[in-house]
Amino acid sequence: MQLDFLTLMVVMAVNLLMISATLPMIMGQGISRAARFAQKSLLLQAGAWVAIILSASFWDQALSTVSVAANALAQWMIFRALHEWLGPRPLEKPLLALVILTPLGYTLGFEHYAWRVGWANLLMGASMLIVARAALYPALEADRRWRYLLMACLTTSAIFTIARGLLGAFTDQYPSFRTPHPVNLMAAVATNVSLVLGTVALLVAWRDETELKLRTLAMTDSLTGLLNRRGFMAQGENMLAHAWRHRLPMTALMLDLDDFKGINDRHGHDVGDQALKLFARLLEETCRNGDLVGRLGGEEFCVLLLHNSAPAGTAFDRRLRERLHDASAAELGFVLDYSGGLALLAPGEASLAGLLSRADAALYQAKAAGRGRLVTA
Ligand SMILES: Nc1nc2c(ncn2[C@@H]2O[C@H](COP(=O)(O)OP(=O)(O)OP(=O)(O)O)[C@@H](O)[C@H]2O)c(=O)[nH]1
Repeated sequence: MQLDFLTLMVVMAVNLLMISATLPMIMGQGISRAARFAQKSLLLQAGAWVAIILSASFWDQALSTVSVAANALAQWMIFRALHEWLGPRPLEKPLLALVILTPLGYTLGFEHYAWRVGWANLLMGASMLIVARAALYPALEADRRWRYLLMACLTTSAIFTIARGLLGAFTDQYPSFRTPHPVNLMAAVATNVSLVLGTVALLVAWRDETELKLRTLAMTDSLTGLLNRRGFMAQGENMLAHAWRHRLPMTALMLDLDDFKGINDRHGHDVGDQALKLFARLLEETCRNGDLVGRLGGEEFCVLLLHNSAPAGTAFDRRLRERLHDASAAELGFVLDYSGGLALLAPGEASLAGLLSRADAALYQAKAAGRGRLVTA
């Protein structure tokens, strides 16, 4: 069977155009920056293939340079998407330099076939390898398998692109991009397959992102932005296991705003909401890195202090109470106060529910003793 290179190129360009036109439609409005970068990358790749096909008929240098530039920029867009999805990725500056130098060197050396083919393909291959590496490293705790698929697609494309560069630069077997050389034909087939699988990988990455957003939403209190009960209990269990493993002290503070019903009745529900947000903000400001804060419901909050025993819990309460008095008087026009119950992780205690229920019992005592105070269990 004889494969026709130009037919393969046209099929790939049409596929890419269809994918990049359909994706925005199915992904809809309001997508993340990462998904937008991925869409732009596919559009640029489509443009690159259309330009290289057209360059055989007219405006050879201009259209070929546009194609090389669009392809290089498409790699940059995937890198940016990975940066958004997975956090900072290494070799960003070298990649940016390659993205600029690839079309520049190509167009400046356009008259010398071996130079321009070697330069463009070798540098493009290097860009693809940087993006392939960025898909996998630094590794994440969560196993996201689409990263392996994307890495495999990019590495395959990079190998064939580099092979094309070597053929063009150092042999006379590759006189034009349509040369029916086995490496060129295999490159076209591999690029087609990589395109399809790479798109699948990007779609799965987008689905992962949506799932993570929903999960975060399900764990977060929408009014204050703190963890809700479900999120707090999940992360609290992890923290307890950590404290347990490393024999670290841990303190639970159960805090409940005083006379909150009265505040709502006197000042209105909106002011009540403002008071809750203020309290949440001050709680976060008073905590140290590694402590856990959550809104367990209504006007009830909980804090877990790691590495800390009772005196630190009492000091935390004192700092918070002072800040709350000052800030509520200034921002709400009245003084907000709360009652608190403190419980220490007992030796051998392995249940978060047990620790919290002791803190809750102490909170109940604080309320019964007249509010506005902290009681230690
Ligand atoms: N504004 C506002 N009010 C809320 C919210 N969630 C719960 N509440 C109100 O908080 C009030 C809690 O009232 P209570 O349980 O009687 O507690 P309290 O008035 O603070 O009394 P003590 O805790 O005994 O000092 C209720 O009126 C709830 O409607 C909220 O998200 N926003």
